[in-house]
Amino acid sequence: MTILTKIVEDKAKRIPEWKEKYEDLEVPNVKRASFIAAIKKSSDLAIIAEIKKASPSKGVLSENFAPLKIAEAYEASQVTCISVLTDEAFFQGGFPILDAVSDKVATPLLCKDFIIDPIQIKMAALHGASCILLIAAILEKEELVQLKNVADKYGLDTLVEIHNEDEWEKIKDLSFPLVGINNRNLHTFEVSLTTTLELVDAVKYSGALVISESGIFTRSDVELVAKAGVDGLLVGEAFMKTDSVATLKEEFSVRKELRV
Ligand SMILES: O=C(O)c1ccccc1NCC(=O)[C@H](O)[C@H](O)COP(=O)(O)O
Repeated sequence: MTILTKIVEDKAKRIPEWKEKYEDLEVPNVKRASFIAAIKKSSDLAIIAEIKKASPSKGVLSENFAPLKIAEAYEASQVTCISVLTDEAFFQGGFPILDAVSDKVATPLLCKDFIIDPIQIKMAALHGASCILLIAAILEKEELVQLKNVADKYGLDTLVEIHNEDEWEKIKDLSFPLVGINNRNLHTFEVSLTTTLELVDAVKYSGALVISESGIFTRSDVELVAKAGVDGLLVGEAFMKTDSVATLKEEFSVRKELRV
């Protein structure tokens, strides 16, 4: 059994508890900062900077984890959007972190989790997210459609994530406006930027905005995926381990014109 399967099993076990806690709550009709609009509006390639204490592949990334300080540093450096890991069991994240970050910053927030049930989307909305992640590797096509509709209902954008040709085939006729190509194989943890290079043309041709996710550590990594044509980057570990968010943000900033 892979970690991804274990993560999904853990989510399935927790759904009843979450339904009991959140099902009767009303999602207030608040105006959310638009995640997709921020990516479109950025004159540079969009940078989605992640708040992630730990991961299954790398263990603890930040010993003195201070999510609010990280969020403030991201906002001060003018990253385009922030991704907040809300999974507790495998990433040491949580919805209270998303909640606190959303109180602190105005930058649009992605609820980065392994969503398998509509109640998790309601939780994202209640805790201040602007966008949710749907992972094609763990969802059937019909589930992707159903969950995207739930996100729409709450006024949330959706980032749908693929890693290979089969997953692209699964989603390609669903008109998702924002597609992430994850360079990490979530079963084996193997990371290669070639994944982005292989899938970007097909995704771009569909008219979607494309984000390259995972395994971006250097300016030359950024230039490689930028030249391939992506609209943005999702970066976790490199930001979590840097001594200076501002310096790394500068190093990773490239004009959109660099795209093909
Ligand atoms: O990061 C992991 O080890 C991991 C394992 C299993 C499922 C998902 C995982 N990570 C989620 C992500 O895709 C990353 O947090 C995100 O793209 C940033 O990646 P990186 O810049 O390499 O930290």
